[in-house]
Amino acid sequence: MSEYKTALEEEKKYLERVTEFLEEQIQGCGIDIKGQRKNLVDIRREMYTEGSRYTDEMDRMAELNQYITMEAVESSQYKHKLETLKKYEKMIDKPYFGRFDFAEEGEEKESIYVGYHNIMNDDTYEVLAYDWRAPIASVFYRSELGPAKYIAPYGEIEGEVSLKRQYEIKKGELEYFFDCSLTITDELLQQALGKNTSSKMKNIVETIQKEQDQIIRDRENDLLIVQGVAGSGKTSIAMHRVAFLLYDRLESGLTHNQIMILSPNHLFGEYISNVLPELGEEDVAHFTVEDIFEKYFGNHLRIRNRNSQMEYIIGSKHRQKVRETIAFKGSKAYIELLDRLVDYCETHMIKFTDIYYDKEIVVDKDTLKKDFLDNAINMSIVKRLNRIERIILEKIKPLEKEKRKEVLEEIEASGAYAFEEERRCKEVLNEFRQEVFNQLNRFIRVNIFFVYKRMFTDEKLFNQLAKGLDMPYNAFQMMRYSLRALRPECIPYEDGVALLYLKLKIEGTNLYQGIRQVVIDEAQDYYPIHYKVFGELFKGVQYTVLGDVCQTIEKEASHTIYDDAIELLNPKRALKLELNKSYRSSYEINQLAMNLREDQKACIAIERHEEAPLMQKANNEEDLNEKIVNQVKAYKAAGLESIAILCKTKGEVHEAYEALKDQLELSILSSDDTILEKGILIMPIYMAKGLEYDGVVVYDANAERYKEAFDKQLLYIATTRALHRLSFIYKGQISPFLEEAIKKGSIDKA
Ligand SMILES: Nc1ncnc2c1ncn2[C@@H]1O[C@H](COP(=O)(O)OP(=O)(O)OP(=O)(O)O)[C@@H](O)[C@H]1O
Repeated sequence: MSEYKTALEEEKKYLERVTEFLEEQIQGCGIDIKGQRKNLVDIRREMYTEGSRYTDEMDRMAELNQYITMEAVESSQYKHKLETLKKYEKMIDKPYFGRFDFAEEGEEKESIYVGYHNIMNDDTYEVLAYDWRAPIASVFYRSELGPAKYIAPYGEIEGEVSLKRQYEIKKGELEYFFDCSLTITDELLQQALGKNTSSKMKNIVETIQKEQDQIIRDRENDLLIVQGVAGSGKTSIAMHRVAFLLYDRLESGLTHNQIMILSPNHLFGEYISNVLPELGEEDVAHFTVEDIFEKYFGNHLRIRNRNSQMEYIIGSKHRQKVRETIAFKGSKAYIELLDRLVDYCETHMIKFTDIYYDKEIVVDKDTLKKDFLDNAINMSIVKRLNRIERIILEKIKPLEKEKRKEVLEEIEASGAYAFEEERRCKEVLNEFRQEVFNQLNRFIRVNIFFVYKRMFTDEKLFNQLAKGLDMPYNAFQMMRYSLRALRPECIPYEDGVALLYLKLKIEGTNLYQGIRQVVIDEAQDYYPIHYKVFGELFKGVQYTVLGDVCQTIEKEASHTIYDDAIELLNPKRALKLELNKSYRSSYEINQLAMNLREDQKACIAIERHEEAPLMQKANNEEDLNEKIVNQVKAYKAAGLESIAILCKTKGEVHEAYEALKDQLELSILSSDDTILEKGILIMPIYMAKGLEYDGVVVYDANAERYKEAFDKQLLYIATTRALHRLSFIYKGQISPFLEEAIKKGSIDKA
């Protein structure tokens, strides 16, 4: 028998053993669950009957308390068993996917199998497979044959790897395995990457690459920044990192509701929502900046979402001006301006008045102001005002008491009926109290919108606040120009972020105080002011920030945003890593994409060859639509399942949809609430950011439409959405950026 066959037999036997064990466990779990469910029902029934036996409330409470504790313990065990059962049932098809043989220094060699979850015999403590997140499993992802080490909870373990093996197991059957000397071999990776994509992001546990694993398992840094080219796995890494952090919950105490993912939009949030459940973890909350705004402002102010900002930039005739204004309102100078506005609001905008209780002075305005400004413990403005309100209400209590006597005497003297005295007295006292509230309300409530708007309308104040700050020479004109759009019912996105910052500074917050881990994806889309807002919202948290500076639409590609994040979030330890290998697209698509990138960073493309991107000239509008239909049909015939037709603007999407809808089964994606589905989609490029499709057709990529520097960024984003096929169909001249990119040379291969 060949060496491979002998090993295959052994592996099959091992798989049989593990499968048998899992089957036993599943059976056992099923029996336990039945028993636990019965126990729970019994406890609840007894709780009801026993509870109703007692007439004394205290006795009943004591009895019920016992049952409540029992019920909580039993429910948590029941839930745990159900989860275990679910995990085992999932694993029976594929209990593990990899193995390495590891000899710890001075110890015997051991075969370590790596799978989605731990499989351990609780009686013998034998681990049949390790969870991919276990410390020892890091060797599988990071080490080649030879000396290796990993960090265990009790310190660093050194040893030697003598074998690395990967398995193809389907429905519990071992189809084949292969040994590799390096980290995860190309063979499995190529297989994974060659498949069609799905409407929801999938996990990459079996093929995590060494440099990705380093990010996933990082524990050292409070701020971990990852700059990675499109398709380098940033979002995948972010999700696997969350799963990794949750794995260690006994040690770290971290739970899924202490993690927050900041997504660029809801569509993206939905796209990634399957990964954690697939990895056996509860999904964690996804928020957009717009969601946070709504949490703080409710229905009082409404923010326009980022997609409308994108649309505004792309569609505006004064695009440069709009971009400059947005950049200014997100800048560090603007933050400083807002900080100064807060100071100004504190010292000048709160108009204290003397407070009277029925003509008798309770406290004069100077004393109020002095108390307010005496802020030894750094309380927010609103908290201090609330404190003043409480103090005043305390102060009027003795006055109210006196007044009550006086009023009662007057009512008695007026000869009112005895039963009416109390009611009338209350009415009179309420009037006096209301009068105090009226006086307080003149200065105690801060209208954030009004405070913010002052900067747009009061040039003198603006200049005073702006003194010495590094800002555009025409900053106030920018403010003036954008004043028209500043309406409470639809506030431009950039002003919304500024208002949020102002609110947090003026009111303070502890809404997110339970959060301990924050993941920020598509980090390039944020401005310094966003990071400042995050700093106000989350205290003492760890951040994972992932982005690609070349995928910004509204600003120039620049790495400074990462330095700003470090400066503004001010972590104890920060690390910035770069990922230059792209996994999503075929080599040919990647080549074009890299030639479109603004930064000339060396990028490595996975060598997965497919057809080169197609540039197709159309003679007129009709021909353009016909060529697009043919192209999409050809993609379908070639087996591609998800196809996107990408346009520049929403308006273009609607036009193209109308022209194509009778010939193709098209779904239009033009708002953030749309549900993701497979099939043929048509949408603006900016909405496809972060997502991926088997085939992409860029609608009318001509020189007229894609001619400015930022159009090049749009083309880069469009190009990098495609896994297998890409085509640009255009009327007239092709975009000069595409022409130039085709002419450029090839790129490095992985
Ligand atoms: N190690 C890997 N094994 C298998 N597939 C991978 C791996 N890393 C990334 N991929 C695949 O590459 C594609 C891109 O991944 P992902 O969306 O995480 O990249 P990204 O860097 O966030 O991209 P973008 O910047 O465009 O949003 C996905 O289909 C993902 O499954």
